[in-house]
Amino acid sequence: MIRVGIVGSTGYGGCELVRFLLTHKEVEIKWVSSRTYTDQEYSSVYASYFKLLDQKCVDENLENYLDDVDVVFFATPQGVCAKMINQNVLNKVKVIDLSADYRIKDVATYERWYGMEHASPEFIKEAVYGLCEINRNKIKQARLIANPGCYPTCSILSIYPLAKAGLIDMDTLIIDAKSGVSGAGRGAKVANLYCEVNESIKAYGVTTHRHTPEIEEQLGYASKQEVLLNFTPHLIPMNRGILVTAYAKLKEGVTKEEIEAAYQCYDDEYFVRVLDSEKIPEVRNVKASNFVDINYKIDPRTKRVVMMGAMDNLVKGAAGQAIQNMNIMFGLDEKEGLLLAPAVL
Ligand SMILES: NC(=O)C1=CN([C@@H]2O[C@H](COP(=O)(O)OP(=O)(O)OC[C@H]3O[C@@H](n4cnc5c(N)ncnc54)[C@H](OP(=O)(O)O)[C@@H]3O)[C@@H](O)[C@H]2O)C=CC1
Ligand SMILES: CC(=O)N[C@@H](CCC(=O)OP(=O)(O)O)C(=O)O
Repeated sequence: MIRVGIVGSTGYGGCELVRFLLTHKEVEIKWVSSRTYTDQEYSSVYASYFKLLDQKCVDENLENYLDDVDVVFFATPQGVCAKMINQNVLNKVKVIDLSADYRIKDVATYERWYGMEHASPEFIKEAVYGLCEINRNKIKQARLIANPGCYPTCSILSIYPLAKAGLIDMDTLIIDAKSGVSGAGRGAKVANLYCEVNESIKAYGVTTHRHTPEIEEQLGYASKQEVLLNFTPHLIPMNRGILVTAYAKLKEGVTKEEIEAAYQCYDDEYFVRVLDSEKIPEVRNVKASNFVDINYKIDPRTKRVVMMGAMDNLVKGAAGQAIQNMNIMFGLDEKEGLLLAPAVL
């Protein structure tokens, strides 16, 4: 059995880790930690877990609990994992960080976009960006995983086949993305109150959202600073789900067959579902599951391609992908613990 500990277990990402890990045949949840609910039963925080996970939350003194586990998930805000890990931690356990602390290779870029000093930049180089479908081989060897952001996961998986095959002009790429409110976490914020988000839709982080450099880095923009991405997220009144609609100009002479062939890179990927021709990705079809639904449409009038993706921000966008990473790291079936079907309602 793989022994698991979860730091930040009482947030939405942590709670989703618990939900999936409880069904995982090879995992034992050894401890869940919390600053706020130390010594309180997990099911007193989330009543849904009554009779499912009745253990008490431990405090956040990680070093006291390292010997009990093989892997630690950090479902904590930006900066926490970077402060809590050190060489001793990494020598003892594998670490999967759901935050952005190790996603961006250039520390100055991280510090600029996140507005904080990085507490352990010495580990950035060895961290593997845990986008399973693309970095599987590196993930197998890793002891520190930077689990990708929710918008980046959906955006990159939707666009990557065409970017990698060089079929689109990257300087024309525009990503329009939408997220449910759980993307902002469980912490109380006025902007996320029911009356602030219900019956409304708004863009936010326009031209400044911190997922922009992450997507740029993974889509290969980093080396050509003159070509940059426009990424605009929107907050929409639903609990969970991400929808990405991305637009780019096709390179001269690119054919429909070349585009089709590029998306075949996902043929053997269980969790990436490239839909049949006219079907449009929809968030409810992936709700609470680890699937990403993807499709594209060529506009012969504008010679642009529209790339579409739908995903659950808390699952493939966070906890599900983190468990998929764990499965790869420990040589398990990648699907283990992740086979919950989408919730239809
Ligand atoms: N929500 C989403 O859709 C996604 C989230 N992420 C990332 O995953 C991480 C967790 O997100 P999410 O679960 O939504 O966030 P939440 O705010 O819901 O939960 C974070 C939890 O971390 C704990 N925590 C807060 N501050 C600290 C601290 N200083 N030290 C230790 N623990 C702390 C809190 O629990 P307690 O007080 O009990 O300790 C809190 O419940 C974040 O980095 C987020 O950016 C990534 C992709 C998608
Ligand atoms: C709706 C909402 O607020 N979403 C969050 C994204 C959450 C997320 O993916 O967090 P990471 O930064 O760890 O990737 C946001 O825009 O900041």
